[in-house]
Amino acid sequence: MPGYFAKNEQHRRLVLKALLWITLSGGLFFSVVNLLHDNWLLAALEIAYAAVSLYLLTIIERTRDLQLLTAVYLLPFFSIMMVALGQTHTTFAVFAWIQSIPIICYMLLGLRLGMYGSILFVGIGLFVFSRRFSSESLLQNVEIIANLGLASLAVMIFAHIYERSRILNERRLTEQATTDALTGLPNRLKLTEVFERERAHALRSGTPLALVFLDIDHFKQINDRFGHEVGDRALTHFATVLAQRLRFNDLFCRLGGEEFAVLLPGSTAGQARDIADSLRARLAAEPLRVDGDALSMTLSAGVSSFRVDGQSLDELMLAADRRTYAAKRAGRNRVISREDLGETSPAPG
Ligand SMILES: Nc1nc2c(ncn2[C@@H]2O[C@H](COP(=O)(O)OP(=O)(O)OP(=O)(O)O)[C@@H](O)[C@H]2O)c(=O)[nH]1
Repeated sequence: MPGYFAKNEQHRRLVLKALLWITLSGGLFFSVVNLLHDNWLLAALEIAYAAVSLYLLTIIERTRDLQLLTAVYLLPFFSIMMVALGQTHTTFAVFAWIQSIPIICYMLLGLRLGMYGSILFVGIGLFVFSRRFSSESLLQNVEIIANLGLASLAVMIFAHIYERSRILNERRLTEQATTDALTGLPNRLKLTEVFERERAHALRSGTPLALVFLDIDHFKQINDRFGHEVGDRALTHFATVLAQRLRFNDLFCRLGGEEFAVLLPGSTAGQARDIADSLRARLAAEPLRVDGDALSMTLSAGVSSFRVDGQSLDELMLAADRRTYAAKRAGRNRVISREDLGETSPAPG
């Protein structure tokens, strides 16, 4: 899930940075200890790994593929742990590092990869450990492995639960931040995000992309006449009626107040104009019921299209907003596009 990983990048970059500092200083310290024990293999591995950590610290801020960097880093990191565990000079205490594997895996690799990484390396760690530190008494061996195995399992379960609830909370917050609380429609922030994706697609595939700006006519009068609560109901009614007409791929959002927008991937300016006009007709045909009376609503809209009016969301919004204003001045309850104002298209290129 590259998109999901990108969202978590900053949080993971920080965790990886902390781990790099720990392995840099730990690597240097333990290489000296291992040299004093004449354990040249482990000392050489630790010095090499400290050097790798130092190098990664210099490139971590500018690396694009953090997930790849993390995987490339963790694989030898855990492998060195296993080698250390298997060495005759090392002590029982090395197992303490095995306990950190699930936390590191879940924090840096996410739920699925975190789980696979934890099971694999904790499993190997337990196996190497049981071969290395087995005693004469079978009961004692079983007791030690059961203790370490259960402790590792507990850390893994806690790390899994923690990462899962972190992901769910993050999704909930993202959802809240990109949704309009009154209508339940996506908001301007979501439009910016989706526009960037659709813009990239339109550039790659050469397909059209259009934007429609929608503004409810004389909305202030509804508030003034019926009160703010009916005004809110009118906004929700507007959102419901228009959403029914749109396709799954279209992004219908509330920009704020009584202003809305629809992003139409794959639609030309002409098609967007027809869609906007059918939205206008549908709204006019479906009044809001207020105490048994029908409250008619109309809208004014402006259409802009990618490439013709510009390449950025700001340029498309500006053009569509200008045409909506023209629709208001021309008497409201209408849709205005570039052609309606007699604006000429810019020369290609
Ligand atoms: N009930 C309600 N009113 C809102 C909300 N947000 C903005 N408004 C009101 O929307 C009204 C917008 O008024 P104007 O900008 O004058 O626009 P208008 O009355 O629709 O006039 P035209 O756009 O020129 O047709 C203001 O009275 C705002 O207070 C909201 O969330 N709920």
